[in-house]
Amino acid sequence: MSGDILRSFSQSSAPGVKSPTLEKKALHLSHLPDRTDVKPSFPRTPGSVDPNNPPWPAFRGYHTYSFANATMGVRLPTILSKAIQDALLTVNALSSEDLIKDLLECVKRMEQLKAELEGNGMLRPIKDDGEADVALWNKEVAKYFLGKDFMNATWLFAEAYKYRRLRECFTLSKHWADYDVFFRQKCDTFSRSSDAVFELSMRFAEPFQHDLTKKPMSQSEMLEAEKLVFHELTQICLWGNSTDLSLLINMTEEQIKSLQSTGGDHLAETEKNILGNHVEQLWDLVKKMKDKTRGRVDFVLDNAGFELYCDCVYADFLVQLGFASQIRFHGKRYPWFVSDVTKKDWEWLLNTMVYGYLFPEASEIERESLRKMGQRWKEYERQGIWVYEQHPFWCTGYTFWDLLNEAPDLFLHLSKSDLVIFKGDLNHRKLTYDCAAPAPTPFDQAIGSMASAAGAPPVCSIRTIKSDVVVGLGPNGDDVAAKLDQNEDGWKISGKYAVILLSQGRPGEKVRFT
Ligand SMILES: O=P(O)(O)OC[C@H]1O[C@](O)(CO)[C@@H](O)[C@@H]1O
Repeated sequence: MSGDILRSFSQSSAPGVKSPTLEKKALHLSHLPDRTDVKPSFPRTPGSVDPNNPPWPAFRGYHTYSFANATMGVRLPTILSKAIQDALLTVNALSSEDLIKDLLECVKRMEQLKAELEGNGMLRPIKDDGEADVALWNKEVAKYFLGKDFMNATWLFAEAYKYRRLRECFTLSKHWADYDVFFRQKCDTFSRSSDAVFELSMRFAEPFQHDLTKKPMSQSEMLEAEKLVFHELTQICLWGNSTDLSLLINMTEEQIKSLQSTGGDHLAETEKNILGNHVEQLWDLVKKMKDKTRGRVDFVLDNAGFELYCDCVYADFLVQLGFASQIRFHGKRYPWFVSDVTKKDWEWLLNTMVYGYLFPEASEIERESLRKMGQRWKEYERQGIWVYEQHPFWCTGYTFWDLLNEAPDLFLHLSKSDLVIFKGDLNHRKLTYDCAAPAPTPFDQAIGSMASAAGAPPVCSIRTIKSDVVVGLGPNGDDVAAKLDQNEDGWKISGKYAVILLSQGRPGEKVRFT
């Protein structure tokens, strides 16, 4: 458009209306803002949100000094080096030439992936390794991340993509498709958690019952007692999330023990670190479930080993006290973010509790308590009270804002739940689109369609804070975050702080697909 035309536009006015000022202010092209000054306003409108453009500014690896930068540049290559060491350890114990050569090819592919990460290579499509999720991954790469590299793609996508590429290193092999390079580490951390494991099993192996030696309780006293245990177990389930292998790789046994401490005093002490705490609303919801039908609770799991064990103690309580008649546990189809639960981890935990000899130092009473609890959990499984599932969507680069559209069957399935508990940091990142939303942003705004879509179930995020995104801190959230920024370096990645956030969703409404 020429300057003259612009001028004639700016000078036109409604017939009969004289505007003296307009004549003086002729509009020139040079008056238009520079393209680089046109900043998107946040949150983006729903129509302009996509995996490369979250509602608020994305975290990306090239942001120097950020956790995303440290993860992409240092942590992920270190994780890969450890994975390579693990595979080589396996090679050392093999005798068949065919198996050895095949596994060494996997190692070569891992080395190649590590070099790509360190050299900030481009994200390429996933190779056709016969897995059902190839199309979904490649659609996302093609639509949103074409020409992007590990550092300028969104951190969440690039990090998830790395785990799919790691998967590819093995699925392209003849014999090693199901090999889990993290399995040894996962088992090892559980076996080093003996204090906390037995503290819980000694307390909770016996079925819950009110103390019969004391005078009979009224209905409301009983409920009050249940509420106290509920609060305590919700916290145990929460702090179980602070032990995360991807971050704790170099921790000593003592440090792990102190993180896992589950004693009452410790819990009271740590409650003040829950920066957004909807546990009262959660209790109200769970209580209603008991009054109504004894509902269904879903756990979208995070870490194997000790955290999974804590989740199961919590789930056991919900079943025993009649809050839930069914618990569905959702795990990952393949090794994911180092310590996430796979089917093998799930089976390993239950079986090692019943049959294993992991804790040589434990007393017979302690071992028996663990066995007893494990047997009860396996019985739940046999009776279909506990169900383990692994939908492919959980191992994709999509956030849960896209769950409705990219995995409509899963959304429909979850919509039938009375409460979906998302455990851990990564699930929280995926719920909130992993972006720089302001700390006071209400949780149900931050999770988009997982709260606002018709049929969205009640969703609870139980998470220790281990990465940048922090929402749901209430109206003073900015002040809380600013104070912590000032006084406590690294408070967003230490796992010392936490949130328990609940969205009521729109349960009971008919799910609609666009
Ligand atoms: O096991 P969690 O709680 O999902 O934590 C996973 C960790 O890994 C990260 O994804 C970073 O690699 C962070 O989100 C978090 O610190």
